[in-house]
Amino acid sequence: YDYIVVGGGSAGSIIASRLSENSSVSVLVIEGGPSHEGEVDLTIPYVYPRTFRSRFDWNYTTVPQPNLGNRPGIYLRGHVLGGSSSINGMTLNRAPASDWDKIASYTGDSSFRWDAILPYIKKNEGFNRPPNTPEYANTYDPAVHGFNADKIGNTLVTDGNWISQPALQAATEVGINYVRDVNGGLPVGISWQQFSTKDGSRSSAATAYLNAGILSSRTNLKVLLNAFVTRLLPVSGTDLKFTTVEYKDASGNTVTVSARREVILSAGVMSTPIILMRSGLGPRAHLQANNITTILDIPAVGQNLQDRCGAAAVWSVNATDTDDDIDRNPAVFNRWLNQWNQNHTGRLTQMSYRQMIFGRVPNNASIFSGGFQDPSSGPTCPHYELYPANKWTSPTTPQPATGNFVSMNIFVSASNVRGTVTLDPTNPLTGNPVIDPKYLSSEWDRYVMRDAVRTSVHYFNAPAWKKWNATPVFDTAILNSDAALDAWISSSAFGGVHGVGTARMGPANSPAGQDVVAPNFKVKGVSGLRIADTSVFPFVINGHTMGATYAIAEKVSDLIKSGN
Ligand SMILES: Cc1cc2nc3c(=O)[nH]c(=O)nc-3n(C[C@H](O)[C@H](O)[C@H](O)COP(=O)(O)OP(=O)(O)OC[C@H]3O[C@@H](n4cnc5c(N)ncnc54)[C@H](O)[C@@H]3O)c2cc1C
Repeated sequence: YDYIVVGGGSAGSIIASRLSENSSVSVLVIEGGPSHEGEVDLTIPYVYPRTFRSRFDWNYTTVPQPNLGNRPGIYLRGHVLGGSSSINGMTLNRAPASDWDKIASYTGDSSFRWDAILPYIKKNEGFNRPPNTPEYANTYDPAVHGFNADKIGNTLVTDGNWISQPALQAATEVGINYVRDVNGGLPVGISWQQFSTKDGSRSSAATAYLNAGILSSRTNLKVLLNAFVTRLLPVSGTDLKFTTVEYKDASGNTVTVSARREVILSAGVMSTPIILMRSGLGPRAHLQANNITTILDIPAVGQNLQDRCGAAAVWSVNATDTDDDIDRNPAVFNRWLNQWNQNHTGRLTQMSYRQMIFGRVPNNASIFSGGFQDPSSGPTCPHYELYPANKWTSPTTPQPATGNFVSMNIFVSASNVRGTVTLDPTNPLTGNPVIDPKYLSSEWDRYVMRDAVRTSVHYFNAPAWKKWNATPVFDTAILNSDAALDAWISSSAFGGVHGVGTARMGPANSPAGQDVVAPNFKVKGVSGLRIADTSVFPFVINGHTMGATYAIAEKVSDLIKSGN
């Protein structure tokens, strides 16, 4: 094979598909999980949580998190073709413009600037216009979308559910500005959610880029499924050329395969650093402790993990058209399932939210006194994200048997915490990664979370929610003291799914080991090896990560195709 792509996930599927567009180039994808084809839980959007802790998930767990009441968290990652894009929540964001500009400035490579990255964002997108009715007249900006029907679908939820009216009106009442398009680069405010769905079904990197039609028509593209990559091996006698991949096939046999040109490592934010470390590329002391010979000491491998910690606060409402009964009453669920089976319409074509709010801590907040520097990418970058859902979503308290609810899903965004991913000392070669995101371990992250919870309560106190008798199911007295609020957060918060940074990109000439890849995605200090997945983002992405990952996958494909 000319190229071997390790991990047929969100980035890997796109890269393999793009490289194999040239029929004279041969490409092998080595994917740890099974195929996505024909799997109903990966197709009906609403049921995606069924994939958690299933054979489509790597079943990772974080170490106990002191600021989450010492609870370990589950860390979901897709174990299937399409990777996490086959099991995720489908919210399609692509990071604010200022995040891309910050990456450009950190790496010294202007091709990561928003204006330069936008063509790659559009390239993988098949935007579906909402109905041409007054209600949706100002809900998106066509100038920032791609309309490639065969690529990844992007759809606004347009079912006229009751929640959109109070969700939008309450924002106006509490002074949250309306944003025409969440994906226009300036997301702070309230906007309509966009989801990676198409014709009522999930649209993923696999459905668009490695579907059965593409796989059967390209003899130069091969996908190995259920094959677990253990490590990369240097080609003997070369200058650290890492073009051989070692994996365990579906029967457990150890196999090696080599690429004539390059290996592209796209195993994701948790597996990519682990595969590097097993290959002798990582922090020397940690490798030594795990009896692995260091081939190149790269201290940054497995460091700089940044993520977006979440929590959910719940209100009861007198609305009856919430999604609560879909979750707890099989008869209601089956009614919607029948409709979906008939024509791919109805409630199961979407998730339980329609709008999203990106917010900032006020400029005059006490945290900024004393010279504390805002860690976000600038004044148009969100510090937190909120999205109202028309059902009970708290994963830390069970849903009551009766009643209707709305929940505010809350995420700290511009985190300044950096966690780690390291080898399992009891089983470095095949064990799961040891994940320590260090959630809420900085005063800034805790401050942002408190501010976001207080903003949520203020928002649900707005007149628009009175008609629906929105009543918090938690004691709002917690808002009067930071200590009480921290205690509530500690018991209610849950881990994120938007990890980045464990093989981060840096300037081409940064000191050895400070960053893992150069702006051309090549691993610094070795040859024949690039990394392209969420692990390369040098900072937390202030939005959901899938869209940004798709963009870099298109970008690296172009770089490779043009010989750079
Ligand atoms: C449950 C969940 C919900 C999410 N919700 C959203 C959302 O709504 N919106 C959003 O934007 N983002 C969301 N995300 C995050 C987003 O999906 C990920 O950040 C992104 O898809 C990661 O892309 P990736 O290419 O880096 O990794 P992945 O897509 O995870 O791909 C990695 C691939 O490598 C394979 N692999 C890993 N290790 C090995 C190995 N040793 N051998 C062989 N193969 C291997 C995996 O099986 C996988 O296919 C969610 C994630 C999850 C898990």
